[in-house]
Amino acid sequence: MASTPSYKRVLLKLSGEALMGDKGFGIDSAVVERVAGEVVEARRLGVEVGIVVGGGNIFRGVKVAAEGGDRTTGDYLGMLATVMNGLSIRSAIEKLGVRARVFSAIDMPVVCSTFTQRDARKAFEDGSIVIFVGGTGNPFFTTDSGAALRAAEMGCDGIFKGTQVDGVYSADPKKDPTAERYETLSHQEVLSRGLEVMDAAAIALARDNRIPVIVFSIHQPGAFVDVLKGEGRCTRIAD
Ligand SMILES: Nc1ncnc2c1ncn2[C@@H]1O[C@H](COP(=O)(O)OP(=O)(O)O)[C@@H](O)[C@H]1O
Ligand SMILES: O=c1ccn([C@@H]2O[C@H](COP(=O)(O)OP(=O)(O)O)[C@@H](O)[C@H]2O)c(=O)[nH]1
Repeated sequence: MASTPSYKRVLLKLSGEALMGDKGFGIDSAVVERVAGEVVEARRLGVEVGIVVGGGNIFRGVKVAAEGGDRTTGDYLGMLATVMNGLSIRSAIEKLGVRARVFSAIDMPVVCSTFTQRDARKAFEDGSIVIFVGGTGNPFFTTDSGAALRAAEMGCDGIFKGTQVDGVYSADPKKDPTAERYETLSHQEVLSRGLEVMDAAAIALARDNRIPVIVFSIHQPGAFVDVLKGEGRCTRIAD
């Protein structure tokens, strides 16, 4: 087992819901501070870290649609929610003395930088933690797809999905207590078995760009750095 990370540049996908901690809604600053500390630790180990953050702790477009509202408006609200999360992660990282930049898929220059591949790549090269918000900038997508897209654009060598569960299971472990966890899977197996830990568009994009996806629990303190070192509990999806 390796004790120093072999990854050069990774994309951490942070579930929006994970950021609310036990609060049931919104942002729990204790969770954000802990996660920021782990990202900074990874950076100090020499890994360049980009973050795509979700928005499910504040808003989800599908929920609006299920209640009879307009899906596209709901999705834009969801994308705006990711901006709020990204700004709070930036503050927490900067408090630890590390530079962080926020790039949004939706132009809002007073609040943060507009995403361009060139500027974001430069931010990595300057040693910043790079936070991507606004998902893909399009309704009917998810931040998982945003994570796969940014990972491909930034030349990341891994997507680390920090989620509610500690890996990919044979069925949703929150609904089926008999579900079994996989250590490894191929992208194609995730798709053909209909395993729903990440949406199919995101898995297909990662497969086509040969980017491994590592699924781990963001609730487990220290797990991000452990899985970067190849030591933690996770499922590795790679061909
Ligand atoms: N086969 C599966 N293996 C692991 N988790 C699964 C599976 N199917 C569904 N899930 C669910 O996928 C979710 C992924 O977490 P997260 O990314 O936070 O969800 P979301 O994208 O809905 O916010 C987990 O909460 C888990 O219960
Ligand atoms: O490219 C994107 C990314 C996100 N969203 C919207 O933003 C919400 C929050 O993102 P997501 O559900 O992926 O966040 P997470 O599950 O990680 O908290 C989604 O429900 C969508 O409504 C979107 O429309 N396009």
